[in-house]
Amino acid sequence: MRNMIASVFVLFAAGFSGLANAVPLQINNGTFSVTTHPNPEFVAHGPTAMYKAYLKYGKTPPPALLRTVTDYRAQKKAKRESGSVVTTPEVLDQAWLTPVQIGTPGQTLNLDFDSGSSDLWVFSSSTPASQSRGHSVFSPGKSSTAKESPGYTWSITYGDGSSSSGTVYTDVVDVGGLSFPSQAVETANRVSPEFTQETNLDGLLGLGFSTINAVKPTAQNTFFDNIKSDLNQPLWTVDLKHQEPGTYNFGNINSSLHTGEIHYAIVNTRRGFWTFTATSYSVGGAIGGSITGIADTGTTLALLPTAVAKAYYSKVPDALYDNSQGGYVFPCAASLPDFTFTVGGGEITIPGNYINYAPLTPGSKTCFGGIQGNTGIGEVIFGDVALKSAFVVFENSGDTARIGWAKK
Ligand SMILES: CSc1ccc(CNCCO)cc1
Repeated sequence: MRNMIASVFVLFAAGFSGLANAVPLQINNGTFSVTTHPNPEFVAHGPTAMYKAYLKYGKTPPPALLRTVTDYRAQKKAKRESGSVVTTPEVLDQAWLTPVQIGTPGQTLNLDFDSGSSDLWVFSSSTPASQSRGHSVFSPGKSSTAKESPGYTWSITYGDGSSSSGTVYTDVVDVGGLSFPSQAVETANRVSPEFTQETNLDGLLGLGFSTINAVKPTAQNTFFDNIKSDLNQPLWTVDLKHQEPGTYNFGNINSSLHTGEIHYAIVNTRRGFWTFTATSYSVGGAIGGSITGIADTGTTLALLPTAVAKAYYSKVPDALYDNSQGGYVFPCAASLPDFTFTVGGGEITIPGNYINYAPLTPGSKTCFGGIQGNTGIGEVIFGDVALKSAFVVFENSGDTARIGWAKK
């Protein structure tokens, strides 16, 4: 036995000195030596050492006060790993707005979370009153943690022609309890009339890829890119609902929000969007080919290839393309077929009634379609009409990005 060479794993229990070593060692003739090193991660903390001694030897449990100071340390170390926030639709599901706290003390603004762009910009104390009337604004002067980014500017024009521009601060941004201390907050010095008229919308929170952030001279990270490394999983999910509130989650998949399996497709991030391919679509049983487009929470309708829109409305009696309205219209009494697309091997169905988007004007008997052709848009866009038909996962692990779609 004595001459036996055995390798023994010797564990020095983590103790006062915080040393924790597990080292294989050789025993020759019953003697051995082992070197040990201080744990570089260890942060000395007397109360914690006392707390551990009570746990190890104490005849009585640790005093409550000692426990709180130790628990506090444990909490401080544990990162906030997921967050959830309710998002509320505007009239006709034109957009969904989500409360976000900015600055210290927190100033709450309702932002349009937009996976089709990558800037967090807000109405601000620098936006002329004629343009910000009716809006909540961010006032950096009232935030003790706001820091101006001198010389940084931004200017954006969106696909619908709306626009805004201004300067840049960094400040604390909190979404559903997830907080990033130095988020680029782009304050508007001007906004176009389309934004002024959306009086419940106080700005946008971009969830596209940071590569297309508009800040000059240096592009800034989106909120998601900033918090991603703190999250349980590098993803966010959206559950928009037809004419009722939904949720955005960051860092976890809440399985109660979907019924079917999540089917994933690879995302091509080259143009800064969540670009994916639906391998086929069907309308009233007729099967069509693949559709490549972007998943865009900031666009209301589904703007599909013109051939697909044409194929869809060929199944709607009395539907026609009305140049004066810029899209397909039909009698509001029409019962519209579902639109089904296959992504990642799973089928998602946009119910026909979601595609009966709205009367041309209140009370009109002619309605405008929730599916339209993308002529002149430049992108194929799976907007809110498509997204609210599913539970959608936007995952970016760093080297690959994926989008997952599930029934709900
Ligand atoms: C005027 S309300 C408005 C809301 C969002 C946007 C950006 N969405 C398009 C790109 O996703 C533009 C205008």
